Amino acid sequence: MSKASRNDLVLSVNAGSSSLKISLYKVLSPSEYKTSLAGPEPVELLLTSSISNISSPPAKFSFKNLSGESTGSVKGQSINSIKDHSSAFAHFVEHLSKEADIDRNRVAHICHRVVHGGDYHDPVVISDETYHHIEKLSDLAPFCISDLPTANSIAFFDTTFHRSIPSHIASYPIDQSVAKKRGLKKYGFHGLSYSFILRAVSKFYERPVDTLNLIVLHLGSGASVCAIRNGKSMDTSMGLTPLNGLPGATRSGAIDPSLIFHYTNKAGRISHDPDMAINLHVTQAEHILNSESGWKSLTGTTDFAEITQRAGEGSEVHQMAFNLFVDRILNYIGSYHLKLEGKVGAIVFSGGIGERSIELRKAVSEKVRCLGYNALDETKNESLDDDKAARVVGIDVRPEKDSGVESRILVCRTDEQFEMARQCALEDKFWHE
Ligand SMILES: Nc1ncnc2c1ncn2[C@@H]1O[C@H](COP(=O)(O)OP(=O)(O)O)[C@@H](O)[C@H]1O
Ligand SMILES: CC(=O)OP(=O)(O)O
Ligand SMILES: [Mg+2]
Repeated sequence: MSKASRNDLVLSVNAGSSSLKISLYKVLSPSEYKTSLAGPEPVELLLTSSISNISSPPAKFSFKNLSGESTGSVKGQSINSIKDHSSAFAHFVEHLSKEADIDRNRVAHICHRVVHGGDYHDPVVISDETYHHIEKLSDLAPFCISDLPTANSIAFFDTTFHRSIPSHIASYPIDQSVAKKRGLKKYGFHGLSYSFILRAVSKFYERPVDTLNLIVLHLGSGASVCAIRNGKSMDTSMGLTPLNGLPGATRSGAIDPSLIFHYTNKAGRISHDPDMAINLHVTQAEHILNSESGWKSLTGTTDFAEITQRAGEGSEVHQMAFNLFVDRILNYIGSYHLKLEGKVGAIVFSGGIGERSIELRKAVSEKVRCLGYNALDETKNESLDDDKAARVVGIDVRPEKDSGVESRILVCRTDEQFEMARQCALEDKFWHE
């Protein structure tokens, strides 16, 4: 298959616990783009769609067409027929043909964000042979394959970016024969996001990726931090599973592991987790700590914007949740700053909360000043929403003698779907059989 043929579209699918983000890209031929550091990218966004509230219906469907090929946009429409990820995907495909007038046969590849890659590193074409290895992790793939039968499904892993973590950091201090047999080590997650952010910051600084040391905060419903040294992940806050590290919408994050046995005496029992995107059978312990903790358990809402607003209105529980998040974030910034020997190009905020919470960026930025970071430029911090066009924005006050690349505070609008489409477009083996 050649990139110049009619099968020139790539669809990126990012299934979250209760959301589905889908973007459609046109793959450009090498003559249409340059691969220079600051050059244009090999894919062009045609449309995006997001379906949220899948586990608490009615689901909300949004669709935005950006291409000149046709027009159309739907904003947050409630759709009763969407009950799960597969019906959400089917709704999207229907929309693709009807409203956007795009022939589904033009889709050459569907890129799936698979959270846990296990021992896989490189993207894998999902076939009968590989499917059983990742079936637990991408329940949606079979539906995509049946809805778009002419397209290949390719799994991209969140864990890949972290394979550079040194073994003394990735290992747990437990019996190593058990650890090896069962693969018990730190894998780390949000890797597609970190890859995207690293490249975006490299463009912003006009410096090669391998010269950058960064502390990146991916703060969404699931939240993690990554220490990047010379363009490679050296540590990250999530571990064997996404449960470790920072709290999230419904995750506890790091706790004393013994806590769960004091919380319930049924910790080891199998629980059917209705909230998971994928119907995995997990223990009660995992269900409680992944799905019944975090912001939901502290405040009753998973919406961090609401938590911040209520904290501002004087609610103590909301203020406690906000302060707790800042505290846990500082745990990682402090230790990663030290691991990077104080040579940090930037702290980068990203993810739904990092990109949108003025208050959280302000609270964290004030605390890191003692490490040599500049003061926050309040106007820039508050006007970020108006600056949608920029991928990376500096929100700190620039010193007079500006070294340009040290200790800055940045915000990056991350894009995991784009990262997959880009990697797919650049991988020759997917285009030449
Ligand atoms: N204005 C805002 N202020 C603070 N947090 C926000 C705001 N808007 C959205 N969020 C948070 O962003 C989260 C979604 O982030 P996102 O990165 O899309 O998450 P995920 O991909 O993990 O589902 C929501 O759960 C919400 O708490
Ligand atoms: C790994 C993880 O938490 O993913 P997400 O933030 O998309 O839920
Ligand atoms: Mg996410």
